[in-house]
Amino acid sequence: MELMRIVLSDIISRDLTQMKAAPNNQRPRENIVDVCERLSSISSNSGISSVLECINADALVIGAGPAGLATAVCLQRKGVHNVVVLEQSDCIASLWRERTYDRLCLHIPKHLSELPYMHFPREVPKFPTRRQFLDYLDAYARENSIRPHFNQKVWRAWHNDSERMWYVHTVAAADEGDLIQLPRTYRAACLVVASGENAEPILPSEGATPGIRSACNFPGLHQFSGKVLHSCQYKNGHSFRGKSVLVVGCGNSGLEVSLDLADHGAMPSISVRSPVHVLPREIYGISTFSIAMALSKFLTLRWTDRLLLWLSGLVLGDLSAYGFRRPSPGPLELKETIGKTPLLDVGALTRVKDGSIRVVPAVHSFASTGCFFADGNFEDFDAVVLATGYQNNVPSWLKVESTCMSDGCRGQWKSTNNLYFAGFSRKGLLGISLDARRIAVDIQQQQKFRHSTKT
Ligand SMILES: Cc1cc2nc3c(=O)[nH]c(=O)nc-3n(C[C@H](O)[C@H](O)[C@H](O)COP(=O)(O)OP(=O)(O)OC[C@H]3O[C@@H](n4cnc5c(N)ncnc54)[C@H](O)[C@@H]3O)c2cc1C
Ligand SMILES: NC(=O)C1=CN([C@@H]2O[C@H](COP(=O)(O)OP(=O)(O)OC[C@H]3O[C@@H](n4cnc5c(N)ncnc54)[C@H](OP(=O)(O)O)[C@@H]3O)[C@@H](O)[C@H]2O)C=CC1
Ligand SMILES: O=C(O)C(=O)Cc1c[nH]c2ccccc12
Repeated sequence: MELMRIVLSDIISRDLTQMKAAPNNQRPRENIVDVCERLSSISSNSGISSVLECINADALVIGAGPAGLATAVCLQRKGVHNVVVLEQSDCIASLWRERTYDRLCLHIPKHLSELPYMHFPREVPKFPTRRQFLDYLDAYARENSIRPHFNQKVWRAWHNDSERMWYVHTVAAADEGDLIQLPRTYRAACLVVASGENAEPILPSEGATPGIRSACNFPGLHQFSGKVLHSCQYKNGHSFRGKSVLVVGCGNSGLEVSLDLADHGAMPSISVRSPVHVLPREIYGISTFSIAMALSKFLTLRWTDRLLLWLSGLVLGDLSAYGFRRPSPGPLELKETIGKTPLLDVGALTRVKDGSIRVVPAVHSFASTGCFFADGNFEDFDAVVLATGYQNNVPSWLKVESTCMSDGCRGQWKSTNNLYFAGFSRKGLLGISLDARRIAVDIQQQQKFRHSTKT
């Protein structure tokens, strides 16, 4: 084994030397994954789980967003201490810190958005801002001494049935200056997937990639001469003042980005492809989400939806005249079945009604100066914001037979071989807290059982 280790570390160091020699902007990052692939194929053929140092833990948590942090804290409270949180970026909550726009606020009230064992500060408003939520998450990690292993992108996780252990390979997601971190291998009896329902932006592809829900084709987008960005790259409307901007996608991102553009003096048009439920964020001063949760405690989903839509109609009126057709399934039913969140309006509808946000049909294709719509009309635009949503990245690295991840997970929190999912219940932050608590209880029981069978 020692010889193997020397040989393979020589392969790595040669590859890494070549990579180091390459100018930074041409440093082939994918080399490191190729090296890992070679390592893992050699190691698995030779029966050696890893020729690099293998870091052992009782539980591995993939992702240091709210779900990963909440799960790590709950495990700690249940006496499971050797927990390693792996995070691809260099910070906690990278989705909220790096891939959301300035004006974003939680649209679920704070008492239903809190993580286990920690309240928001009293002075924080009902709907915390993005900054306040990040401050809360930073305090949550700090006060619970959760220290993730940063810059560790999980590229492969699999279960060794004979050892009844999970193995996880990571690569450094970014270099630290000139220092290229070696790939790592981690091993634990329990694996918690907390990499997020919204891990990757859905981007248009020239050809549909099988198994990946893309925004389907946008023929001609590469010809469009204006700026194109995804909503995860949008910060605010400063640079779009006076510009005609097409926002593709009528989800909560698309609607609020359009509002932000209008507030910054741009001329936004939002492309609505499918029927969509638009609800007010509050109904007579009570959060719509709170009303939904309260009603669903004693009504069926269908009746809860019917009441929600009736109350929303009282507040918003009929929106079909503005291009918003309602789908036949209700809002909560759609969220539960296909993960489609209803729109919780935070002011955009007023701008639609006064004409400063235009509603346009689905996109057909692009030309150099603008876009053809499904109704055959063409319009010029200065820029395009793709508010086309997100998808989870679990199928790309979790090597299991489970079908649950094929369509973004069906909301289960526990699978086989001590595999758990935190944050895939389609209930947002409220669901995350529920997942974290029950995962911690289950892992604690697993650990007690393993210790009892050893003695
Ligand atoms: C714009 C926007 C607004 C939202 N607003 C709300 C809201 O108001 N209320 C609500 O309840 N929900 C909201 N959500 C849903 C959102 O998913 C949750 O708020 C929350 O971020 C989920 O936490 P999470 O930890 O499950 O996932 P994330 O916050 O996405 O965190 C996952 C973490 O895993 C890391 N990761 C991913 N893949 C890997 C890998 N292979 N290796 C290592 N690390 C990895 C990521 O870098 C990230 O840090 C919003 C989502 C978006 C996009
Ligand atoms: N707290 C807050 O205020 C906010 C919360 N969020 C949350 O973040 C998550 C992600 O939201 P969001 O980013 O809006 O993503 P969503 O998945 O909710 O919406 C994506 C939208 O893009 C549309 N779309 C995709 N491809 C095309 C296309 N080719 N042409 C036209 N439309 C297209 C979809 O339409 P179709 O239905 O036809 O597929 C859908 O309406 C959600 O859970 C949301 O609730 C987001 C923003 C703000
Ligand atoms: O905004 C999100 O992404 C959420 O997941 C919050 C959420 C979960 N379930 C809902 C039902 C109605 C409105 C918002 C949500």
